[in-house]
Amino acid sequence: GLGLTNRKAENFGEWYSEVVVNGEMIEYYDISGCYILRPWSMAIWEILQAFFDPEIKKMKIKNCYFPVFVSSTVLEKEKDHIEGFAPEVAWVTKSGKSDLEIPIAIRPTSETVMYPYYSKWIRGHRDLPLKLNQWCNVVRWEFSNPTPFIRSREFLWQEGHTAFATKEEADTEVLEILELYRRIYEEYLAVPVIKGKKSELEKFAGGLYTTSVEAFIPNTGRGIQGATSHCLGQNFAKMFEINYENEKGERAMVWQNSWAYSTRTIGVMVMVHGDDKGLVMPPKVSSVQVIVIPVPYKDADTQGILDACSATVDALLEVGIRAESDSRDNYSPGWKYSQWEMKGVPLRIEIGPKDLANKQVRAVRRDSGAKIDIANADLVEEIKKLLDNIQQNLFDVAKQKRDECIQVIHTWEEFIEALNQKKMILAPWCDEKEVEEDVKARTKGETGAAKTLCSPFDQPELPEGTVCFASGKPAKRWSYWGRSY
Ligand SMILES: O=C1CCCN[C@@H]1CCCn1cnc2cc(F)c(Cl)cc2c1=O
Ligand SMILES: [Mg+2]
Repeated sequence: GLGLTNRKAENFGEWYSEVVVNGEMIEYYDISGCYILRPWSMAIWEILQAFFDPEIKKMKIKNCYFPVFVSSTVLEKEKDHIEGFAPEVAWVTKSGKSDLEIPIAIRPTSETVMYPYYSKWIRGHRDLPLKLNQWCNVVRWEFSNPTPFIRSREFLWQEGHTAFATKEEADTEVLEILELYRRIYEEYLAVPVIKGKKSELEKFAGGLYTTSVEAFIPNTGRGIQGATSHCLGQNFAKMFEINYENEKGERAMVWQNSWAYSTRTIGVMVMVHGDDKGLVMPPKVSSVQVIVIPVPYKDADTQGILDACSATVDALLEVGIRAESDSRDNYSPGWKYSQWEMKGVPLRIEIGPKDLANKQVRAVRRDSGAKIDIANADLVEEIKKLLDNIQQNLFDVAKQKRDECIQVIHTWEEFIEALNQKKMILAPWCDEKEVEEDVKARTKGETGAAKTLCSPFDQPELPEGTVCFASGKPAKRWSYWGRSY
């Protein structure tokens, strides 16, 4: 029968796997760590892309497509760049029965694929800024527990790679892109995130600094990096000789950024909003926003009810609301209610004989379960309001839950206590790499070590004399800490 066998609050991991499958987002694949994205989740990816792509086009960023294959000579050009990542690189070693001369890697990210051509294309200052993006898949043969959307061996993302004449231009773009990532989470997925800077230990080692939007999963008490926007400085320009003749005729290296969000966004949304009846879809990203269900009664005017359903759907489609009717005659209304609740459709409309007679419909909210009778004449306006209200309510509830998980601490004892209470910890920190390494070592356990999530741009007051919770040295900034995905 329908319904989940796992409860979100009891066994989160199993609940999550069941919800993404029963909600028809994911089908498990016979290769571990790989998943099939079914239409219900692919539609979310397309809706997010339909927001993000025009926004980067406004920023004069152009889409392109580079090959998925990287020769080992190119990939291993910079030992330090891939050192540490080497175990997760997937290689093509044969074609048919014969071995390849040079092994070919499948891109885990595209710096080494793209930057030799940036070097070729950027000659003079008129070639700058060069701003390219690609929508593609990447492969990382991870071994830690694979999780649909959150950690898979292949995933979809966009990767932006930009080059500028000045650091100022790069710094500005890093934050413009980060704001788009915040909007993806907060305005579309209804998930609150924190903007901040990664620590020296957690940043992209090949870059100058890393900014990110950080989400939090209350049920597991783990932070999760939602998306990332790096300033690479001139490190890759040096590595790949991406330089140009500036306006004074001098040789100068470019300043670069790279930034990405991936299908991980979908998993975060499921984890935050899902409940024990299944998915809960924010209206903005749901491919079906309103499902209309006929509730025939014995010999009552069944055709009249079906006509009212299709008229209701047409009226909603007319104003751009994504509505469908479920007039399958082999399922009962009750069965349909739980199926569409499992898929998380934000609003259900029921039309039975009484509704028909009263020229009204009955709307039921997926987030609160509230039932609302709406006169046909008010249908479009009321449904629009309800969808906006559901979108806002999902965000408000998620933000309130996330804020309840935030714990401000000042001492090591308070830190450990908060960590054991699955909190997102805000602590004064000396910002020294060795101290972060020490905290990781001291908190290592089966549920994973604590690490910095980010240092929020929005810094609380740091009174003179405040000391670091871990080292006792003078605190330099507030940082969020926690276990993470
Ligand atoms: O996060 C982004 C935004 C989009 C472009 N890339 C950067 C950095 C990616 C880091 N990273 C992440 N994972 C990697 C895995 C690998 F196997 C290898 Cl060889 C390299 C990397 C690697 O450099
Ligand atoms: Mg990784």
